[in-house]
Amino acid sequence: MAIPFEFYATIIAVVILFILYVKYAHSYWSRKGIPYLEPTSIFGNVENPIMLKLGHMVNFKTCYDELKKRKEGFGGIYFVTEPLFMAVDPDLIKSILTKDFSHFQGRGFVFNEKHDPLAAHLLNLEGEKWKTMRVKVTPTFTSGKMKYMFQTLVDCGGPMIEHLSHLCEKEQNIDIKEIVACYTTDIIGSCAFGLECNSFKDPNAEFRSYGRKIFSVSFRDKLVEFLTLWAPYIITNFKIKTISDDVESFFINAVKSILDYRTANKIKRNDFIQIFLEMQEKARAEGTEAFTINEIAAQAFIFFLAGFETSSTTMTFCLHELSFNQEIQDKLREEVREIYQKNNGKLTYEGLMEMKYMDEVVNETLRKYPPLPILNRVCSLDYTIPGTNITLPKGTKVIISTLGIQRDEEYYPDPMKFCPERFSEENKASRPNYTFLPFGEGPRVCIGLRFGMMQAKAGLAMLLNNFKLTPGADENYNIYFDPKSFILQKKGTIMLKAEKLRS
Ligand code: HEM
Repeated sequence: MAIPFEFYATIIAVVILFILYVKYAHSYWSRKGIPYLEPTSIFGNVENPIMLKLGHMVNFKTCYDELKKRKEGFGGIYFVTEPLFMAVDPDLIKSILTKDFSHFQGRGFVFNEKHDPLAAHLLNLEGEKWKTMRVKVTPTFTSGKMKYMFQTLVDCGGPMIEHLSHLCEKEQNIDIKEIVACYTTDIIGSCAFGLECNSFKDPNAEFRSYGRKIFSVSFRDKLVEFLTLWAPYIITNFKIKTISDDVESFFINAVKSILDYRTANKIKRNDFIQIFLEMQEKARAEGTEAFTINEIAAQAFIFFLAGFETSSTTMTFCLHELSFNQEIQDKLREEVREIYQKNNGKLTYEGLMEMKYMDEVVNETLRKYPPLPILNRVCSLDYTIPGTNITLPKGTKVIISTLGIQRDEEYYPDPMKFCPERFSEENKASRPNYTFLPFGEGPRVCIGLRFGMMQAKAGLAMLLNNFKLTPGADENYNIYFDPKSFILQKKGTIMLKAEKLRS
């Protein structure tokens, strides 16, 4: 059967209309009179989102480098056809994140709260809902509470040291990423949910399995991420879940049964859930309700999600650098051991806070490898860029390339060199503000900053006190990032050799 002429004509018309649409979409920034980077394909300034080679985080760094080369303090780019405004100048970044926060309160992540209850967490919420939740949750992370949880961290470090001690007797090449992920999963399971996760004894323990599942990006996750950024109306109007059913039911049921068990048995634990429970009891005594079960589950879920992988990648990258930089490793071990000795061979909260070089080493790791390599905001009110007559309309998506800034040689000369001294008090004071943003800044700064730093430093102190680490066979110093991951991660594993040291 001959294919009718109308069929070909329709196809050609659709293709022409599509090309015209993309051309029109890609003229947004020139129509607005804002400096911009010319899109390089129909995917704008990023790669084909399905066949990623470098990953968007690296693509955004390239855009930052190009705008910087052109001496622009900001500029427009395109994520496919979506226009994104990239801030480059640290003063403008300060205005967006802090000074003019009232114009940039949200991140622009979309979800349907009724249909997708676990997604109604602090990272996603906006406006009044975010403000109220942030105020409620802030007491969870005071330094007093951190100090109180410190012993749990040390207790979770014991099985890690024991596991690595056995492993290094038998194996030359050790997957350090998996080991520290088990350590941070055990901590967050214990501190957020009051559960012993036992990831070292049972590698398929539920929390570790869910952790792996959430971070192994499936085709569905990629599609949802793409829709979130590109066609948010599809997510809200077609009620597409950003969190899959099994993850949702696992976390909501876990929280429900923990709450029921504790209320029935009047059990008190030293964890985040306890803090929610106490707020709930106080509110009930005053005749109100502090949180619903779904709200508690959503916050505990984000503590789990934001808490274990960020800290474990920080530790992994740090160990990678230390294994290739033995003199830094030795200097750090010397400090760790000195402070252990001062505290009768124990790791204490006060001792950890005293470790100045540890602070420099971890900060340098977070500089070179920021786990979240971009910050994003959405303009909630029209905004005139300070010192210009350019107005960004409400709804504009704003992006800040932390990876670009923290590898910018104007602020960090020889940026690929791992040099903890960059974070001495003197060197820190010589750099402009808002050029070190691994935890973000302003009212939406990471709420778990202290907790994340504390667990990473405690884990590193315990490892260095016990082991000398060197690169595994075939391990390269230069790292190729996993293009599919939205957290900065090495593609594949990081293999190290560990040698047990005498105490
Ligand atoms: C090394 C560890 C960590 C790093 C590098 C990190 C990084 C970040 C960054 C970059 C943001 C966005 C900030 C912004 O947009 O300005 C963020 C937000 C957040 N982080 Fe972390 N994080 C870490 C650990 C943690 C931990 C341990 C928790 C919880 C237990 C946590 C919970 C959160 C939450 C709830 C938010 C959203 C805050 C809000 O929007 O109000 N993070 N984190």
